[in-house]
Amino acid sequence: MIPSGAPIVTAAEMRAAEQAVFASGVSQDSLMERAGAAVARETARFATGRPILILAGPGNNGGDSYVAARLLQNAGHDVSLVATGAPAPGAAERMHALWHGPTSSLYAARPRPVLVDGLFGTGMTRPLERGLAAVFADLCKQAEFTLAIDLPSGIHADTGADLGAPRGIDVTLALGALKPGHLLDIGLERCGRVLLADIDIPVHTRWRTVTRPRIDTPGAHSHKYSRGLVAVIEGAMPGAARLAARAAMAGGAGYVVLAGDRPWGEGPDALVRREVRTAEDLSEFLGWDRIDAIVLGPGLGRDRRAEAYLRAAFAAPKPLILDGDALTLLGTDAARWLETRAAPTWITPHSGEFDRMFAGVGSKIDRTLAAAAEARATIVHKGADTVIAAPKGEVRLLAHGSRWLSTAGTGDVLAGLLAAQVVQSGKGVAPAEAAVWLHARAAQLAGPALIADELIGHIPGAISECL
Ligand SMILES: NC(=O)C1=CN([C@@H]2O[C@H](COP(=O)(O)OP(=O)(O)OC[C@H]3O[C@@H](n4cnc5c(N)ncnc54)[C@H](O)[C@@H]3O)[C@@H](O)[C@H]2O)[C@@H](O)CC1
Ligand SMILES: Nc1ncnc2c1ncn2[C@@H]1O[C@H](COP(=O)(O)OP(=O)(O)O)[C@@H](O)[C@H]1O
Ligand SMILES: [K+]
Repeated sequence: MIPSGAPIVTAAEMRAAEQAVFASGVSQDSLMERAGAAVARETARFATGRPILILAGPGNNGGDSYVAARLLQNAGHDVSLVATGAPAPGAAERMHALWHGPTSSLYAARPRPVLVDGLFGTGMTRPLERGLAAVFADLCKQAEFTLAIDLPSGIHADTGADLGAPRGIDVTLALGALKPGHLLDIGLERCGRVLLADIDIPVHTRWRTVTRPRIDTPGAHSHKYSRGLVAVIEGAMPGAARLAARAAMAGGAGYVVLAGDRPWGEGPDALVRREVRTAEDLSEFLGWDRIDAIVLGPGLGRDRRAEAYLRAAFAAPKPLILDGDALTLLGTDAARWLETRAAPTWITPHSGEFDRMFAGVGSKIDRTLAAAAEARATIVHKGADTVIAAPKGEVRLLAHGSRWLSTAGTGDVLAGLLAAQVVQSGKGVAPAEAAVWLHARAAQLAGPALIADELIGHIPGAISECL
């Protein structure tokens, strides 16, 4: 289970943090002993006496393997080791010299019930050689339990990109801190369970996993307006706006208004309707000073009226949450438009919408951060590997999403939930982090085969865990 609020560092930041530890007087060997001891401890816990095969690569990830192999053997485990090349000069070479157990080459390796992957960690920069990847994948397949040291070999530490990583890793033991590769892209599905080993390397970063928010029970003097008024704008597909409006209510907003021109169907009766037929109507409505946040985009459509609604919402000096069609309408002009807003803006694109708005290179974190800075907006870049980024460099990564969220309308729910957090907890990353946490937790509570309507019903349950 990935700890919430855990720091996330790039490979370069991790190396810098290690250098600072060395500069403080800790030797490279003793840091490697710490890392190897953590690997040995976790491996022993899961091996429960079964024979262990350890793969050691040429770098420091291999160095950790040699330490773990020695400690496990000393503790009475049946350990054999595969070395894929001569260890690099330095600590890895010295740890290799201390290993006196059975060693074979990769191509002569026999599968064993427990496999430890110490081929490559944060030094992984290019795809695994094909022959090596095939043997590694086969050893994983035949093992009953596989643990990866720091990262699965074949996952890029900074991007989570697939460089030939096998399927079937059960546990990845992140050393010192999480890396983006544990949470992004293919890395998210290939790491198995991620455990974090504290090996006493201080890291300083503004990147963390999403944390459970603390939510206050309304005070004695609270009233519907003090708890925040959310205005949701309806468009061509009214169901989407209704989902957002209902999610804003369930998310704790004091008052939710659905503005549009559709006939009113079934409840909820607590949802207030406001008739809006034209952009002029909308501008007049958005001038109401009780409004604390506006949601525009779910089911908006992309016709001329939708464009006019977008302009009206942009002109309103209120916190604005833009989703769905509003983002598609912004298109490649998104940054230019967004950076003109004086009031805070949050946008919640999925990857398709994001790619239509922003160019950019690098990992999902790099691209989302660059877009946030350019657009001067907080971005919730959705997906299994949801990334939240703010203009000043704050980043949050979701570590407990539910795959069952991949169904229509759950993004509309997130937009409404975000508006409810905006009116209650203010600026920047905090409301986005709270909304993403609650959304993911509600999905877990809703369980398999959830539909967006039912997800809303579990938001209060998720909130009750935050009081
Ligand atoms: N410096 C230390 O004492 C510590 C290091 N640690 C371990 O050290 C790891 C990082 O070690 P390194 O920087 O030596 O890097 P790795 O051991 O991850 O990789 C070794 C070298 O392999 C080469 N390489 C990359 N991709 C390759 C490929 N596809 N095929 C063949 N060779 C390839 C690279 O030149 C790289 O430097 C961490 O992941 C962690 O396991 C941690 O235990 C903390 C302590
Ligand atoms: N495979 C997945 N695993 C976890 N969460 C997912 C996955 N696919 C989508 N989600 C989440 O589900 C929601 C879908 O939003 P979106 O794509 O906007 O759908 P819609 O527009 O139909 O509401 C987002 O919160 C997203 O992060
Ligand atoms: K590894």
